[in-house]
Amino acid sequence: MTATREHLSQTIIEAGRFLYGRGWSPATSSNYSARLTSSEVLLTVSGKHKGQLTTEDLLAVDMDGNSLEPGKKPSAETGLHLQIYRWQPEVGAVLHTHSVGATVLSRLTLSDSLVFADYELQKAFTGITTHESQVCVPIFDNDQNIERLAAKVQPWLENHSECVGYLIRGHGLYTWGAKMNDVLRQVEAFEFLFECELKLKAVQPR
Ligand SMILES: CSCCC(=O)C(=O)COP(=O)(O)O
Ligand SMILES: [Zn+2]
Repeated sequence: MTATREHLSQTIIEAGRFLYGRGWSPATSSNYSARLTSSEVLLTVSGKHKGQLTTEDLLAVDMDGNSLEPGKKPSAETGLHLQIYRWQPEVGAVLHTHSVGATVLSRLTLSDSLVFADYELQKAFTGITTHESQVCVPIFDNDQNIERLAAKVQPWLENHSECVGYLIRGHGLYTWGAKMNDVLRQVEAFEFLFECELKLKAVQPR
């Protein structure tokens, strides 16, 4: 059954309340989206407080990022969402968050990726069934030019169909999944793992 716009709007609004409540989407940071059809995505309007979203703060865009609702300005990071929907047709929702953990860990990590290994919680990611696995999370340097940033992300996605998320250094996390609940579960798992890594770094600097 195709999810209605009303239902998808509620999932985005509730995601915003949850993520703001956990401190992972402070102030007007972050952006969220859900696939409406094969050619349209429902996305947050730019500059809105994500803990206080209403249906008016959402708009439909086409796959080129054009607003389908005159007067509403799509998120500045629309291109990063659309790139993920174009990459995998089974993706139904994308969340971008700005937690302290993602921000600090991505700045402390000088290499271009983080690798999570031997954590039981890795099994919260779609496709991972054992702690005896490696979850590689690339870190891209931040860029105010979203098209240029998307061009750096694109080759990684093309070569890593198993990828469940990426970090933008000093900025935040992108993760995605078939349903909004899958993506919320992954955000929570990432945040747990970021906190573990930060605690490990504090006691055993590497
Ligand atoms: C105040 S955070 C700066 C912009 C940003 O990184 C973000 O996630 C929110 O941008 P949007 O245009 O989607 O509101
Ligand atoms: Zn952002």
